[in-house]
Amino acid sequence: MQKIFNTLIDSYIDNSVGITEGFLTKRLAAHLKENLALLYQNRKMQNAGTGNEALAVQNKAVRSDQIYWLDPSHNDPYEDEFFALIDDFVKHLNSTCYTSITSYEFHYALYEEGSFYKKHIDQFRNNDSRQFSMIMYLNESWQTGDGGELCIHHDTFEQKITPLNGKSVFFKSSELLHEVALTNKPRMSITGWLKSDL
Ligand SMILES: O=C(O)CCC(=O)C(=O)O
Ligand SMILES: [Fe+2]
Repeated sequence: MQKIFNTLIDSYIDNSVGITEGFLTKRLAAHLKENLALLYQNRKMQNAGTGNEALAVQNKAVRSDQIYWLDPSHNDPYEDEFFALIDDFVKHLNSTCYTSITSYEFHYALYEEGSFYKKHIDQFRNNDSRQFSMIMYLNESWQTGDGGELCIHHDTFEQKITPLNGKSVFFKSSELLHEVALTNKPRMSITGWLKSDL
């Protein structure tokens, strides 16, 4: 696993955006995708970023994905396996890069056909605890024309990342402006943040 952790970290250091295959094993990715599909079917997912009615309307113009937070209290074996993996990654990151990550949060995300997430930065204005953003894609196939790319706006160029199964992305939450292009088919992922609560 250390090799995959290092690929993610090294590509982050070189390109500001770390990308690796195989962070989630195929088996774990398939189980998490199954969890997501069930949550969606059972209408357990919520519109992202909603707090009250007025805010919901406002937010819908910015993002139209649906989310569900992973939580140890679910006692779901695959969420537990996921958290154990993130614990290992955080330990590795803290010991090799002198980061001081103390916690994290992750949610399932589903973008229905026609959904998007407009240009944004992941760190909140009134709370800077989010240090690193991580996204793991759960989509078996993705063709040109399906849309739904993660577009990262670097100073001098735009980087487009297709949300293909097995791909994990890692970048600094306070810096990179990014957006999810309108997707032409359902798009599934797990997204989260490594946090420093010091
Ligand atoms: O799903 C993605 O590619 C990015 C999602 C994102 O930017 C977010 O949830 O903050
Ligand atoms: Fe984001």
